[in-house]
Amino acid sequence: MDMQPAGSGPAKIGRRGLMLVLSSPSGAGKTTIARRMLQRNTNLTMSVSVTTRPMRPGEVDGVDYHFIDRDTFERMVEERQLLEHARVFGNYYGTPKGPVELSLAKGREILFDIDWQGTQQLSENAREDLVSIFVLPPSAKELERRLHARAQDSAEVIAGRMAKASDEMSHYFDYDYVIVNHDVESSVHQVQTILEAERLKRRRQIGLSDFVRQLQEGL
Ligand SMILES: Nc1ncnc2c1ncn2[C@@H]1O[C@H](COP(=O)(O)OP(=O)(O)OP(=O)(O)O)[C@@H](O)[C@H]1O
Ligand SMILES: Nc1nc2c(ncn2[C@@H]2O[C@H](COP(=O)(O)O)[C@@H](O)[C@H]2O)c(=O)[nH]1
Repeated sequence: MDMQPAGSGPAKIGRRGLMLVLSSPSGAGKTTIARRMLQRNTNLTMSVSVTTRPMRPGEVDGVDYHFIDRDTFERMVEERQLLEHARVFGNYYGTPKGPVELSLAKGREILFDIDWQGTQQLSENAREDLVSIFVLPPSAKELERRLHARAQDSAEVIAGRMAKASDEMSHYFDYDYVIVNHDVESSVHQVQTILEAERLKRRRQIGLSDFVRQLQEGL
């Protein structure tokens, strides 16, 4: 982070990177919100997970996920290449450690679309850097409508995800923030507001004490 040596000009305030997590029952809209946040925030990078689930129509390997087989997943777990991992809806998912560490070291902000199990694991290892948001659907009926409207999963997969929605939602309690995704525009605005407030947390502002000292010296 840019910091000026004493006496060489006004002290600058830098920012420590953070990890912004979105979780929700499947279909509530976190991927949609995440994409919009990435368009609005050039300092925000998406963490691309690995998964053993089959690719959906329109998904791109390396962009939406790194699609891998079970053996590769097991090897990554064994070699501790994953920051967190979980079995979700019968498939395996995990967050590659390398890109996250690289982004954080550069002071970037990282966006995660992961479930409550992954959030719990991240929070055990990086609580200070973590900001977690749980996204609720406006109603059960609307959740089911959205899963069908996405038109990317079979009726069986959708039924399985609806069956797990209640259990998933019970984890809202462990999150820093909860939003109800009525319409995308307002939800993106709410997530943006959270991000901007979290950036101003005292512990995330690097060089603040030098800045205040200079202010005091000028009095
Ligand atoms: N506020 C909203 N109003 C109406 N439709 C929405 C809204 N938010 C998202 N959708 C739609 O709902 C569907 C599911 O959204 P999305 O894929 O973002 O959910 P998700 O929470 O990421 O699901 P998953 O956990 O399965 O990845 C998509 O078709 C998306 O366009
Ligand atoms: N714990 C983790 N959960 C993850 C990760 N990547 C995605 N997910 C969650 O899985 C479900 C299903 O996602 P889908 O793309 O198959 O619909 C959803 O809740 C995601 O948030 C991960 O790396 N770790």
